[in-house]
Amino acid sequence: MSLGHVAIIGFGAIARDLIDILRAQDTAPEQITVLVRPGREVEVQSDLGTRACVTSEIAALLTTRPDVVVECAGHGAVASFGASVLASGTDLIVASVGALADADLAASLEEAARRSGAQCVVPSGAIGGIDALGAARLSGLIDVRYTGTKPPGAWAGTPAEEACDLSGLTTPFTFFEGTAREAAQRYPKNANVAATLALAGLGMDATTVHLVADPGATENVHSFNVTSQALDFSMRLVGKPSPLNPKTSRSTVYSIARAVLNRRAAIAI
Ligand SMILES: NC(=O)C1=CN([C@@H]2O[C@H](COP(=O)(O)OP(=O)(O)OC[C@H]3O[C@@H](n4cnc5c(N)ncnc54)[C@H](OP(=O)(O)O)[C@@H]3O)[C@@H](O)[C@H]2O)C=CC1
Ligand SMILES: O=C([O-])CC(=O)C(=O)O
Repeated sequence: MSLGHVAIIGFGAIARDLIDILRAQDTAPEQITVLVRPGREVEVQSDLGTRACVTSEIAALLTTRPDVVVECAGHGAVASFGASVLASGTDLIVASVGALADADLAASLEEAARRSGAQCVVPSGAIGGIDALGAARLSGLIDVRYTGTKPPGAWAGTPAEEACDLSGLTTPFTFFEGTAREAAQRYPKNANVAATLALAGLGMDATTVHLVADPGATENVHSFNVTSQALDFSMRLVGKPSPLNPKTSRSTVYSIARAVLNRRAAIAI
């Protein structure tokens, strides 16, 4: 069965790969629409050719009744469009999970989804183990600790630059220790996974986060430890950086694609 009409917000590293991955499936969407910023329609449409339609109007997009909207644009896009998508009765898959660290925004998404019956879906993104964490939560979680380590260049343009000289580092440097809420809000392009762990686990304020710039690293390493009443486990995921955006691990788009594909899978796993 076809994936129907898939709408994608953003046209960056994740969105570009997502279009190619979905189009390569047996169940490829009949239609893909990409929402871009006003003024970018012509350029992006010419890049996409016949692979997808482009719009910059969320209202116009929603009147075409997409089966699902996939946000791959950033926290601002979740804030601008998330509630309208859900209020229209359309399911929303969010890459920029850290936007939910804003409690008012999270409440508005939840309210819109409850009223319309649509779902806001959080894929595991660059990490994994969310199934085990969510199950362990039901038994009673005791502690969840996450450490995100990336090469210094992946932290360029973030507050890490104020904590250290990124280009002069010779050993790994932990520039942030705090909660998942603080991490997601201060590092919106790098710490969405901390918010994902928090949502599945102990919450934004009780999930402990360390962020590290490592001059010896070439990959994005996500490590976390979970202690619960039923299960203790540790995971270490080594993500290859996206060639289009070193802040983003390539695993992210495959997790999002899986969330889209599972919507129409006869056996969803
Ligand atoms: N859950 C997870 O594990 C992960 C989540 N992420 C999230 O995914 C987001 C996207 O990642 P990635 O694709 O690598 O980022 P990119 O920077 O490569 O692409 C983002 C794209 O979205 C566009 N965009 C931003 N805001 C809007 C808007 N309001 N309306 C329309 N388009 C918009 C940007 O356009 P322009 O260039 O004009 O701003 C750009 O084309 C990240 O910002 C992060 O929040 C990323 C990695 C992992
Ligand atoms: O892609 C990654 O490695 C993780 C990331 O950027 C994020 O969580 O925002």
